[in-house]
Amino acid sequence: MEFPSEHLREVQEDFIIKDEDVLLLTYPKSGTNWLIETVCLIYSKGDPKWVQSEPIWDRCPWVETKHGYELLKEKEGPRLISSHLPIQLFPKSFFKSKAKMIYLIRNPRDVLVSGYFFWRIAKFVKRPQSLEQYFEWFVEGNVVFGSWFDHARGWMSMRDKENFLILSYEEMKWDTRSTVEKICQFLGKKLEPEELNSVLKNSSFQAMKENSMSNYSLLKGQYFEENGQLLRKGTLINDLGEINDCSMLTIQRISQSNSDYG
Ligand SMILES: Nc1ncnc2c1ncn2[C@@H]1O[C@H](COP(=O)(O)O)[C@@H](OP(=O)(O)O)[C@H]1O
Ligand SMILES: CCc1ccc(OS(=O)(=O)O)cc1
Repeated sequence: MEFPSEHLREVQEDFIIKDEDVLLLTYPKSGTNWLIETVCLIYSKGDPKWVQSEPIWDRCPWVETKHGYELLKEKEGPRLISSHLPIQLFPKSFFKSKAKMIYLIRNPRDVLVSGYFFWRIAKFVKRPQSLEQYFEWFVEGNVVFGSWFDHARGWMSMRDKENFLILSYEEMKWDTRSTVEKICQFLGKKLEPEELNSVLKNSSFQAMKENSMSNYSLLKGQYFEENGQLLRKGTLINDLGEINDCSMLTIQRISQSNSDYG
């Protein structure tokens, strides 16, 4: 995927983030689409009509894509905005705004595995030929949106700001209900118990997998291989069995990089 530098410069210098906007920030493969679906459902009070009728990339556009940028510029009122940008490339106006941002972080070992399977079926990036090769790219930061470590370190520097909420994919998996409640509280949204139940039901792995507006099936052919899927497993590190050959290597090397990173 190409992000021309003039476009990125325009996004960084000229895009105005409004105080009422809500930003969903992630490193790719950290559960971005799950978070977007959840927040959209919170906004619709659990009513699935919106998430079942508008593609996820239009409901909460990526500011760094040309398509998303154009949509966002034209949208009036408060916007849901998503991004994978590292902090140093993010629109400068955010840092002077009161806009709320949720940063969703995921165990880098799962991000690595998820990314490996995802980029293999994507048509718009260089494809890894093996997990070992992708592992090297990942640790070196030679992947779309750069180093996971730099991304996490950069955004974590915002952790004490009151308009910044950090969540993890793991806590979302372990206790989805409490995490959704935390998001509601952060966004100042109040849901009735049955509305909250509907948010949980309609953002579940199974519901999203079956929702053509959220599972990327609309992009098959043009951007992804026919047999590809965004909602692959939706599980945690314990399932590394599938990459047994190199899982120990991965764990050792990432732990090493992680401690280097401080
Ligand atoms: N509703 C959901 N519940 C749990 N995991 C979900 C989910 N929707 C997507 N995911 C997982 O989030 C990852 C994709 O992240 P992103 O949206 O940032 O691209 C995939 O992980 P796996 O590849 O490990 O299955 C996908 O299965
Ligand atoms: C269609 C472009 C695109 C870019 C990045 C993606 O990864 S993620 O699902 O947001 O993590 C997917 C699609």
